[in-house]
Parts: sequence; structure tokens; C-alpha cells
Amino acid sequence: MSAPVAEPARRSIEVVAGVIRDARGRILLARRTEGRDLAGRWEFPGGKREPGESPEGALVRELREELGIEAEIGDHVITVPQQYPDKHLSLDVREVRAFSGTARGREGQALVWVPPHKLAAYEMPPADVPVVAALGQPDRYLVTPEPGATGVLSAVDRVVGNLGQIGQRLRRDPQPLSPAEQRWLQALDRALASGIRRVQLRAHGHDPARWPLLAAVAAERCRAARAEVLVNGDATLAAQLSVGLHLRAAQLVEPARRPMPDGVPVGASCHTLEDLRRAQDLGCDFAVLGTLKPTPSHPGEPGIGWDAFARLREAVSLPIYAIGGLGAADLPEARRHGAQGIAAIRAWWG
Ligand SMILES: Nc1nc2c([nH]c(=O)n2[C@H]2C[C@H](O)[C@@H](COP(=O)(O)OP(=O)(O)OP(=O)(O)O)O2)c(=O)[nH]1
Repeated sequence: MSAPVAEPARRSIEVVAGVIRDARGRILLARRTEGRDLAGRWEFPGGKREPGESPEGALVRELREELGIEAEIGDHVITVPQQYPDKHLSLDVREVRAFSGTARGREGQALVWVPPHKLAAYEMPPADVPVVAALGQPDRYLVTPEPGATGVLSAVDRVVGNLGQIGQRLRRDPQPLSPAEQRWLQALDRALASGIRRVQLRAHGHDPARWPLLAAVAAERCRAARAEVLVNGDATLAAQLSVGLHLRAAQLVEPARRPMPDGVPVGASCHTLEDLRRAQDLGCDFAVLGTLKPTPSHPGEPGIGWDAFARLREAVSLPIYAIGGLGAADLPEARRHGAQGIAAIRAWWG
């Protein structure tokens, strides 16, 4: 009998990279030169941390060597753990608060200054997808709670064929909304006023005949606040309201391709590595992973904790929100484990 073949040991590298902005707010990317791993891809300037070096010290040295600038290191943005075929990467990204000198590619690398909203158009290594999202997308994802007790519906309200008209009517005359629904909309308004810019409209247990109408009004309020909206689970309703779709984990097995057109946001709830891989294969824009900590809404579930979150996150190249028993105080820790931020009902509800 032959001895079991040991898996080849994977190298582990720690890399620090900087977000360098010019006076116009554009961000500097450098192109990886030929003959190196991931050649041709664009990256945030930086490099490997040497033994004994602090992350800040390593970044100052790398930016001096690669670009000829003297940098002042600012806030932590995100640390992305990422599994590559031949190595394990930890990519620690920092803002560069200020720098002196003119950035030049001193190692023959091409440089480009990119407006933040155009970063996603540049082909970058897998670990940079969560970095670009962390720089431009909300770190708080509100999941709405159940709207509560419902009122009486008129026959007209039951006709959900023309949501646009019904939504218009409800906005002019809020009478068809029950007191519980009105309180729910007021809480949504407060959440939007507090700065929430990504919302999942979810109404487990709400009267399904009333939900499309309430969702239409809620979507309109989110739009007015320039918040992105995704409807939980219902692709037809999402299309009728012209909003995004948030897939439940059980729905990840159904579609063979992205269920909404490009440009319309698609999120997914994930619990396992398989869920995350499916979400990535489907072309989801982001995922929600949990449950992170024990929470009253999931009694008996211990929560996976941050280390397990990071191990799951590193297997895919997706922005991922952590969910479950988390709030604003957990945002820095979330970013240290590669999370886009925190998804929550209670913590973000008005
Ligand atoms: N500087 C930088 N590196 C990145 C980014 N994204 C990303 O995956 N990386 C990876 C690519 C490399 O594997 C590693 C940076 O290593 P390096 O540039 O100092 O050295 P290298 O090419 O010799 O890397 P390696 O073969 O030793 O892994 O980090 C990024 O945005 N900036």
C-alpha cells in the first residue's frame, strides 16, 4: 500500500497596499509586470511585508521603492484573506493620507489614475474585488423586519397588475396602509436618514397580497434617498419595481444563470462554502454570510465566529457582509476579516 500523498504546503504571504488619491480624487493603480504572478492585472501599489516590519513601515518602504514617493499612512480600509492556487494571501489595504514627490513606475510598471466609480472596469487580482467594493459600496446592509399586523384591503388593492399606479396612489393617500405598515415606513425613513444606502426589502410572514404595494412605496422612498434596493426572493416583483433581487440560500440551486440583467444588483444569502461558490458562479454582486454570533432570531445556533468567516471568505472573490448578532461596534473587526460590512435587521432599523 502506498503512503498517502501529502498536499503541497502552500506559502503564506502578507501584503500591504495603499489607496493613493490625487487632488481630483482619482486612485492610483499599477500594472503587474510580465514574468510575475498575475501579470497584466492592475493592483493597488504595495508589496510583501518583511519579517519584523509593521504594516505601515512596509507600505512606506514599498511606495518609496516602487513609486518614489514618501507616504503618510492613514486609515485601515480592509484586510482580505484570499486563497490563490499556489499561496495564501492576506492583503492589508490602507489609505494613504498624504504623500510627497511624483509617483513614477520605478520598476517599469504602468500607472493609471482612476476615478473611484471606474475602478471595477480594470482587471484586477481576485483579492481586489472586495477591496474595490469596500472603497465604493455601503458597509451597512439593512434587512427590513416584518411589517407586523395588517389592515383591510380594498378590492382594487388586491389587483397587483399595475404596481406603478398603485404605488402612486398610496403615496398620495396613505389610508390603504395599516397603522403597522405606516409605522414600518416611518422606521424605514429613519434608517435612510441615518445614512443606510443598501436595503433588502424582506417581509417574512406579511400578507402576500399587501406586500407588493408596501414594497412599491418602500422602494420609492429608498430611491428618493439614493439607496440601492433589493427585494428578497421574488424575481417577478423585483422586475416590476425595477429594483435588485436578493436570493435566499435555497434559491441558489435553481437558476442556471444570473436571474437579473447586468447592472441590476443581485445579492445572495449564504451559509456554506457551496452557497458562496454558487453565488459567485451566478454572478452575484455580493453575498451575506452568517450566522456570525448567537442571535435571538436564530435560537440554538452558536454562530460561526470571525475566523470561520475569514476561511469561507478567502475561497471566493466576492464582497461579503457578515450577519447575525452584529452592529456598528463590529464594523472594524468585520473589515479586519475581509467583510464588506454588516447586514442586520435590528442594528440598522430606524
Ligand atoms: N501590491 C499588491 N499586491 C496584490 C494586490 N492584489 C493581490 O492579489 N496582490 C498579490 C499579488 C502578489 O501575489 C502579491 C504581491 O506580491 P509582490 O508583488 O510583492 O511580489 P511577487 O509578484 O513576487 O509575488 P509572489 O510571486 O511572491 O506572490 O499580492 C494588490 O492590490 N496590490
